[in-house]
Amino acid sequence: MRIRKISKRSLANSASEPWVDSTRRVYCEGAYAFVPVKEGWPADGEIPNRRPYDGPGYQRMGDTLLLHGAAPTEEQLAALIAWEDPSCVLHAAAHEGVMRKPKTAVLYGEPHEVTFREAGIIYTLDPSQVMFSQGNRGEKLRLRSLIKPGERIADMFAGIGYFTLSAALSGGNIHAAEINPVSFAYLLKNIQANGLEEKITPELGDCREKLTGVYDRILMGHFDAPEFLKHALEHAETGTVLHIHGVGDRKNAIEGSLEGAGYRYIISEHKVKKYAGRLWHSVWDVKLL
Ligand SMILES: C[S@+](CC[C@H](N)C(=O)[O-])C[C@H]1O[C@@H](n2cnc3c(N)ncnc32)[C@H](O)[C@@H]1O
Repeated sequence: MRIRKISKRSLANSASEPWVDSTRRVYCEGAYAFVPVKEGWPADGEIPNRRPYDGPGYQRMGDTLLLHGAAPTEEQLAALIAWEDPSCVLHAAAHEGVMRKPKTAVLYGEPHEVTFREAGIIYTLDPSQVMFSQGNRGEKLRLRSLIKPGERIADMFAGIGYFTLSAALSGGNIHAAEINPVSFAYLLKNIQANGLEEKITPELGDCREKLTGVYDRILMGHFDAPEFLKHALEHAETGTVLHIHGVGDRKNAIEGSLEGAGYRYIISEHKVKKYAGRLWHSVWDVKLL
C-alpha cells in the first residue's frame, strides 16, 4: 500500500486532503500515522497491506479498547493492539451489583479517563470504573426521535448520562437520579461538557427517594427495571410513557405490576441488543391511558 508518513497529531487535519485514499485504513505506529495515498498522487513509500483484523469484537472509547465475553488469547490481543494502536485494553468479564460496575482486567497499558463523541454527544468516563454501552446507541437515537421539547422526564438510572443527555438534546427537561457517586461525578461533567445544565437536574441518590411529582416520560435503563415499576407508577399519570428495560422476557412481570394500578395501557417491545446466547436486552414502552 502506498502511504505518506505524517505525525499522528496532524491526522485529523489531513482527513479532507485530496490525496488521502479514504477507502483504506490508516496505520499508526508510535507518534506516526501512515496514510494511504490515492493513485496519481506522490507518496513517501510503501508498506505491506495489513491483514484485516478478524479477532473478537471490541468497543473503542477514546484511546481505550474494551472487550466483553471470553478473554482474548495472547495472539488475538497482539493483533488487536497492532490494528488499533490503543493506549489501554480492558476486558470486562461482567458487570456487578445494582450499580452495574464493570469487573475489568487490564490487558494492556494503564486504565484512565477517556473523552469521546457518540452521535454528537461528548462523553467522559473511566471505562475501568463505570459502564458505557455502545450497544445502546440505537435506543438512544430512538428516544431522541420520540421526545418533544418541554416534556417532563425522569431518568431513574442515569449512570454517566447515556439516556439523560440524549433526552435533553431533544428538548426534554430531565430529572436524573444516579446512586453511584463515581458515575454521578461523570454525569455532572458530561452535562457541563454538552452545555445541557439548563435542561437537566441531576441528583445523587436512590431514584425511589429522589423522584418528585409526575412526569410525561420515565426512563428505566436498568435490567432490574421491572422490579422498580411500582415506584415509577407513583410518579405517573394518564399519558405518561415508561421505557422499561430488561433482559429476556419481562412482559409478564411488567403487566403484573401494571395490574391494579388503575390504568389501561398500550405496551410495545423493542429489541436493544443481543445480551448472551439467545437472550436479548429489550425495552418495553408502556403508555398509560
Ligand atoms: C446505567 S446502568 C444501566 C446501563 C444500561 N441500561 C445498559 O443496559 O447498558 C444503571 C445505573 O443505574 C444506577 N442505579 C442502580 N440502582 C439505582 C437506584 N436505586 N437509584 C438510582 N440509580 C441507580 C447504577 O449505579 C448504574 O449507574
